[in-house]
Amino acid sequence: MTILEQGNITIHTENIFPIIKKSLYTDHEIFLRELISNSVDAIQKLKMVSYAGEVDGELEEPEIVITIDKDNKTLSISDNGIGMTADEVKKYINQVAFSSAEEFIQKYQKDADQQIIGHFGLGFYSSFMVAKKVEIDTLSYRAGAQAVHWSCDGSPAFELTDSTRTQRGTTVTLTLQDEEQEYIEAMRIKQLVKAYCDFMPVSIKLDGEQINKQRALWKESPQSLTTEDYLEFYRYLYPFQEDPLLWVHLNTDYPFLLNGILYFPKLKPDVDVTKGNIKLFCNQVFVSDHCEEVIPKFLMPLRGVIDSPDIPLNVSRSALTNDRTVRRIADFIAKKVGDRLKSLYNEGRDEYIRCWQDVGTFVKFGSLNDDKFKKQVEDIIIYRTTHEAGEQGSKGTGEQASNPETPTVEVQSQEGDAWQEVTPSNTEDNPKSNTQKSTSNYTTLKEYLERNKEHHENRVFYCNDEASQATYVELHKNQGLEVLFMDSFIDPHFISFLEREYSDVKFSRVDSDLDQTLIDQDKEKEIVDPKTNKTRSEVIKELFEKSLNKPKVNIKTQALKSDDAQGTPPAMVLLPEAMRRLREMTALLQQQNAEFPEEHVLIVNTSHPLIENLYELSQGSIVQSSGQSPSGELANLICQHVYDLALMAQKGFDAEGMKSFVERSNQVLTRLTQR
Ligand SMILES: Nc1ncnc2c1ncn2[C@@H]1O[C@H](COP(=O)(O)OP(=O)(O)OP(=O)(O)O)[C@@H](O)[C@H]1O
Repeated sequence: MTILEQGNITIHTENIFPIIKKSLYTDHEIFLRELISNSVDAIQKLKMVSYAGEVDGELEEPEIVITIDKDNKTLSISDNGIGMTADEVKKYINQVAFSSAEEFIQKYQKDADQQIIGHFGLGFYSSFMVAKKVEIDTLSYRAGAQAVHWSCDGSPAFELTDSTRTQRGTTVTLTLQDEEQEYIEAMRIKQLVKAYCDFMPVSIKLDGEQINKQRALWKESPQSLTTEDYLEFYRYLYPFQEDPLLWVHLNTDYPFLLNGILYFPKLKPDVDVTKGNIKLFCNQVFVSDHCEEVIPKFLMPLRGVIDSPDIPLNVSRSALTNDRTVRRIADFIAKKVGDRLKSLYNEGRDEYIRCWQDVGTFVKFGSLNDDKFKKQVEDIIIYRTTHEAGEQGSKGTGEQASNPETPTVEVQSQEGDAWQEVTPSNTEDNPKSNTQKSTSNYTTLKEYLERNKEHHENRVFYCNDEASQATYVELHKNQGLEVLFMDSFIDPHFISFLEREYSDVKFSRVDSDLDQTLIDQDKEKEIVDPKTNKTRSEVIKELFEKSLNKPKVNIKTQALKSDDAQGTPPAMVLLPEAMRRLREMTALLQQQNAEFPEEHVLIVNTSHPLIENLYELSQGSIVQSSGQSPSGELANLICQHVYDLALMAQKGFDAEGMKSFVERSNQVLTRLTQR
């Protein structure tokens, strides 16, 4: 063995090794990522010089082989890459590697309390975090090169000698420190390769078996990939998860290099919208499991992979947030997501609608947060509507034809998924099945306003709880008033936002007020008592006021229009829009549930047969006696009952309310059976 050189590594900081060993990282494991990255680089460099015609003969299949020697407690990483000459070892290892080590440590110590993403590009010297001795055995690709062996035992002293190596490439052998013996366990090494090096473009072998996936789908051209490729990749990244709804393949090299695939998952009600799930890579090397700094806030629940060598990684997370390139990357991602949604809207409307319940939440959240994004997507925000394709606009609007493009789609939903909230149950065909089918129509706000312009200009009727507001929706529908379903958790904010954006447009929940079109004005004025000149409405109003004796309830009598009077409710409780919103806001600020207010409006529908009968019943009682006659008492009970039924559509009873409701129901039934 010829000793070529002995000496000290050129470093300016004394005692660099103790620093590397102890204070630099808690994540010692990243040494493996660094060494494998160097091997991948060496293999790629060899390919380049080979393209340039500087290598004689064919290149063998590139590979990286990891070998564990439990007896000697060594771990070695071997590649068939470019290799190094003695001069190169002196230059790159003794000088470059260690001067960059020094630079990094100085920087790191300054930012010691900052969280740095991935501690990336730490380099060769990171091997000293786990090794007490590091050896390099290498043979350069250059014709006639002499193989060399470098070794360093952790002090700045190194030794460079000849080597008998005959294979082109480099082997780095680590003799592990006593407290780092976990790295001679094959399981541990496999786990690390999977975590950090899974998608590196070279086969990594351990015990003769390839242990990395190698194929980085995001680096491939979207044209060459099939739906199954994307789905398979998603399932690989997020096992045991439902398939994603759609995905966006990012691919740009100007003004920054960026590749990635972002998936829209199905949103679960418990999704944490602040936590990122996107994996960050740099040239296919895994960096971090989350990259909140790089992803626009509203896209946080997306999943997938972002890979960019232009994201600065050895800075603190806060510096990253303020980095100009990072901000531009975030804008770029938002734009690409918007483009993808727009093209789906235009070219695959059914698919778009199928995904809307989940995707819509992103879109609305994005519109609230990012003005540029809002402008991009405002025309593709859709709402489920009661309007049926092919149907005329609101009754009475004459030639208001429906938009033939109003999309219809069959929505399939399964128990527990987000669709269920908006999918009316219709399981009659197969009561045991938990798959529901319904045909829903969707519209944009613009289409809605246009369609209903003549009838209720700039007024939007919406429902945010289909089950409890069913009566109100039905009433509107029967009169040809179109109702939008806005029942996602984000919709209350979104409605306020839309009203700010389009200041002429007002949203009213179906139970907030009755549109004039719903009321039969002529019937209202009919005089029923010539002696007092009172209208039927006035008499009924008085009857209810007396029976309920609730001064805070504002009782109004109105004749609801309907082709079938039985089809309308006898009474309805209304909560004026502005008042309800104010209460909801206050409750939100105080972090309480909004209690049902004592002050509300009770509409008594004077055209309903029940109310007509009630009127007759109460009239009978006046004729009979001045005191409370049996029919007067019954009329009284029925008034209270009608009120309770109306209230029930709005809120559940408390224990006391339920008790008296049941008691009264029994009383009413008893009396009716007596008669
Ligand atoms: N397996 C290898 N084969 C050939 N050359 C290598 C190998 N490992 C390291 N080198 C040489 O040593 C140099 C220093 O390596 P080191 O890992 O410290 O830094 P780097 O790879 O240049 O950058 P980074 O800090 O991003 O890892 C490399 O640039 C390369 O020239």
